[in-house]
Amino acid sequence: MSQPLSLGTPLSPTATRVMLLGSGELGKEVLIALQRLGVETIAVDRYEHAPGQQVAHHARTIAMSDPEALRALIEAERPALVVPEIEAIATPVLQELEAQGLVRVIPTARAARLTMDREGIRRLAAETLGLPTSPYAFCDSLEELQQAIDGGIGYPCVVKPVMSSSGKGQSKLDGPQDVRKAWDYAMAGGRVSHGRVIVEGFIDFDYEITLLTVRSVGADGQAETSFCAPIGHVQVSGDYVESWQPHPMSPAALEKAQHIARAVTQDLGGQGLFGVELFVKGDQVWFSEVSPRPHDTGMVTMATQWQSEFELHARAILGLPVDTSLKSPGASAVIYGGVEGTGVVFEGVAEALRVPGTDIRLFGKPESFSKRRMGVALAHADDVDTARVRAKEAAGKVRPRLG
Ligand SMILES: Nc1ncnc2c1ncn2[C@@H]1O[C@H](COP(=O)(O)OP(=O)(O)OP(=O)(O)O)[C@@H](O)[C@H]1O
Ligand SMILES: NCC(=O)N[C@@H]1O[C@H](COP(=O)([O-])[O-])[C@@H](O)[C@H]1O
Ligand SMILES: [Mg+2]
Repeated sequence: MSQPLSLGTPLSPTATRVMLLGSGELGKEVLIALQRLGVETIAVDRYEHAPGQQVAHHARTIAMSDPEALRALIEAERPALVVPEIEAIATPVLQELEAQGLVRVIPTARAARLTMDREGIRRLAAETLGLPTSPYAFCDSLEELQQAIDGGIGYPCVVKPVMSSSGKGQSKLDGPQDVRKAWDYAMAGGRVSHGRVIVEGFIDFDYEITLLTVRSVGADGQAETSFCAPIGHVQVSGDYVESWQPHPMSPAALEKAQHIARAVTQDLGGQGLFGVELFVKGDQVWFSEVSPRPHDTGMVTMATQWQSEFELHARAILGLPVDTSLKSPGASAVIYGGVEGTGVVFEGVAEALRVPGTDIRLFGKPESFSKRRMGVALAHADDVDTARVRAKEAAGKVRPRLG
């Protein structure tokens, strides 16, 4: 564990400088939380005017998956911390620079590397740590995929590119007729053309949760693990549409969930917040995957916790104490682009905010796609059911249109 970083004055020689690699909606909130603590921020993304770039001290636009471009930028800026915000980063460069003592990567360069593609983290969880997961196989061709399914994975199953997120390139297969379509879809939807997929046996879960888990520095200078209340969510085509907190769990299931989250985050190490994704059926719990960074379903914590997941991440990475306690039950609902084009205009915001207990975030993405997440509605209420209704109602009233 690293001791608290000294906090200086931004834009002066004493500044504590933090670089985010990826500056979408999640990074934007981390950047705001860092700035509130007096940190000088550098927002990096693959396109100009990314949400986080709009609120940071400095904006840089590079191909983060290009090792040379990434190395040159980090060496030029020499930030105290490098904070990955997306998976598609040349993580071997981060490992090299960290090994040379040139930079500290959050939570660690190894964690960024292992979670960059599905293979590293799945093999670690299932094969090294022995945690329960869906049955799985990795395949490099359509033939290998068919063999893996016929050889034991069976139907239904789920195929995903090894490098993708937010459900891109993912499909569920109900029978042999779906195999070729799933392969082609995965090849088109991966983040980096890789030609490799994971096929997973379908888990018929009762519900799924994200267990936000924070590794911070305790009063004794040792690593401390804290859990947020479980976040329930609904995913459509592998992408989150709605989340709420707290999600009720049996004591046995909660204990297993926390055990899995502790085991994975301890192995990944370092400091920061992790989003541990778990499937639950009765008292049975399966590990799905983990983000070593704030999680999209965790945007709900902006309405439900005293310290949102973004504030928790900012505090933990700086070596400051954290408080994961709940403030109120609440929910979030995604606002999609609906239209394709740049400079969209959002109608209905006032009506949305008239729904009691609600708030919204419009991310400011310069370009809208029909299924791109452009904003989120947040709601708090005395109970989760009411909050879910309110969040969905507010999200439904916001209507993006072409300008
Ligand atoms: N083996 C499985 N069995 C049942 N459902 C699954 C399985 N794998 C994925 N899903 C469903 O698809 C969703 C997305 O899967 P996963 O988290 O692996 O994709 P992702 O692209 O990494 O998404 P994100 O980046 O948003 O976390 C899961 O939350 C779950 O609802
Ligand atoms: N599930 C991961 C996730 O939600 N990541 C968030 O989405 C952004 C990319 O959005 P975009 O695809 O609209 O550019 C990322 O930068 C991150 O904030
Ligand atoms: Mg996921």
